[in-house]
Amino acid sequence: MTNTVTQVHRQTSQTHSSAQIAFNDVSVHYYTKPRWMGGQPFKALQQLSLTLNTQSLAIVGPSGAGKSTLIELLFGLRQPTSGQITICGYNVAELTNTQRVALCQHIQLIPQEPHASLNPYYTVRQVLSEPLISLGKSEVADSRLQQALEDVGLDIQLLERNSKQLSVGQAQRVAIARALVVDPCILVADEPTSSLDPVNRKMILQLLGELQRKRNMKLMLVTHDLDAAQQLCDEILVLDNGQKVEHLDSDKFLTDCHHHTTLALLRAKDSHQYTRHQYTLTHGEVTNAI
Ligand SMILES: Nc1ncnc2c1ncn2[C@@H]1O[C@H](COP(=O)(O)OP(=O)(O)OP(=O)(O)O)[C@@H](O)[C@H]1O
Repeated sequence: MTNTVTQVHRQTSQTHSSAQIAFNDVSVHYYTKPRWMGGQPFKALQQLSLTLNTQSLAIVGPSGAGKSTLIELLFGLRQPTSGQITICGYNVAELTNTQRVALCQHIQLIPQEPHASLNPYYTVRQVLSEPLISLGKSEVADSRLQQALEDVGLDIQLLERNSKQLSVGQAQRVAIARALVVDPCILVADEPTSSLDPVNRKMILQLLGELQRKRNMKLMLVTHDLDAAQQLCDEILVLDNGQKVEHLDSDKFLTDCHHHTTLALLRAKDSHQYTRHQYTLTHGEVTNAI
């Protein structure tokens, strides 16, 4: 790989609307036991191809579909068994550490469990400063931190609060502010409302939609929540058993979807009781074992 950090910056700093994620024929095989102990491979993702070309894409699927595996791949926490992942044209597997840090300026994660993702010994000021310091900024202007808090609807007095003293809703807003502070062009949200009560859930979804429009960011939303997917995203991709089973425009989703996984997700949407176990009972054994 000959690209320098400067080149990563140049390429990823074009316009926010040119930001792109592409999975090309990506498979991930897990081994529950080492191969020498007779461990058999399990296909968590199977030759998955997808692109984030529109402004927003939701990846939905039942438990065990491969959603977390997909996020781990995006952030370099796991390597694909085969296939290629590119972000803004750069092959994630080939980035040097320095290039990876530079790319973090452009793609940020909003986590599922806000409290688990915030250092409990840090104040909100430290939480928000950390990404900027990692990118080499020696001094972080107060105005930047205050702006990030205001953008997510929090009082700037929270800057001195310890992160473990935040409510779950406040902690999720701080996690969003931490993602925004580097002014990314792509946000990846991993079940961003799953730990929230209905009121906070509604407010956080509304906030994400507003921020995405205001900052012209692309959004990849990974979720069980079909309502959130339809509310926030232009396209919805349904994943099951590590495979893409349906990919539709959001506004045609209800009328055009036909795969049994999608229909099961729709049926379960109101009951919130959809589990892999129920799916297996309805549709037979899970079939990713190689
Ligand atoms: N480290 C691992 N070793 C073996 N199998 C794994 C490992 N991690 C995940 N898996 C399996 O891979 C499949 C996909 O898991 P993944 O966590 O990506 O699904 P998910 O869609 O995020 O599920 P959930 O919505 O329940 O979080 C599951 O069947 C899971 O049991």
